[in-house]
Amino acid sequence: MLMRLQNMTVSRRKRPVLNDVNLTLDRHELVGLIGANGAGKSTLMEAALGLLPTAAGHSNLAQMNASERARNAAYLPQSREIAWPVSVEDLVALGRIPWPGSGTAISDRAAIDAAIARMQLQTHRKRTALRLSGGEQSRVLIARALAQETPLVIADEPIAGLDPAQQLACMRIFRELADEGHGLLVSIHDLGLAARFCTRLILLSEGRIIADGTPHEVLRDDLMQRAFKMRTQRIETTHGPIIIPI
Ligand SMILES: Nc1ncnc2c1ncn2[C@@H]1O[C@H](COP(=O)(O)OP(=O)(O)OP(=O)(O)O)[C@@H](O)[C@H]1O
Repeated sequence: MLMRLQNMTVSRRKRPVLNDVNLTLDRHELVGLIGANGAGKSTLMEAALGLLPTAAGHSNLAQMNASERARNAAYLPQSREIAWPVSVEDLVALGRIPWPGSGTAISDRAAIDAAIARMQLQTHRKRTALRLSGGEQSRVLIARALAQETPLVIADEPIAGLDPAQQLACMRIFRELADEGHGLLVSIHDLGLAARFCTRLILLSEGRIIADGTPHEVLRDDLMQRAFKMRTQRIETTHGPIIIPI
């Protein structure tokens, strides 16, 4: 089991924002975390990683020390801030810090090169990351998380701001990683892409998990109405379902 959250409750400014969350995530799973703005998706990820105090409950990752956790889980936060004017390849190389002798070993080089190639950043690798477009910067930060080569990847809206082709490419990469044996928890607002690529969906509403199952089980109209206060129409295509908000 890569991630186990037990009865996790989190308050922010004395207001409960996550209530009694139970969740496990295993290898080979690409779990999409969906829910309305403010439902608690980022809070769940931050608390799972031990970056926020919990009022009650446990997370296996939060119990690890920082180095151990960094070798178990890579995290892409929602804010895509790049602090220094470093090159793309140096930024991606930061993903190797948790590993002994980071940045120098041949295995580090291979991990960095593979992450850059996977995110189609070869032509940008010598450029200053701060001078890339917003979507390109997002892909660099995803590459940094991939270079960390952790069993678990936790990514907060990784495809937000990417163009449609890059969104598709990114979801394909995540699915490949799951097929290779990684586990991924990814928050996502595109329900069609979530349905198409995720092996499982978790639906959060007002800090509670109200559905956990296959995309087919979770993307039901009644659940969408409850979580998003909107009706949806689902159209099946050969490429997967299209979910239209009405
Ligand atoms: N730093 C903070 N201090 C106090 N309350 C916060 C803070 N960050 C988030 N919250 C509150 O916690 C709740 C959950 O926020 P969270 O960011 O987890 O939602 P989310 O599901 O990730 O939303 P989005 O889809 O908009 O990213 C919201 O009501 C939000 O206002």
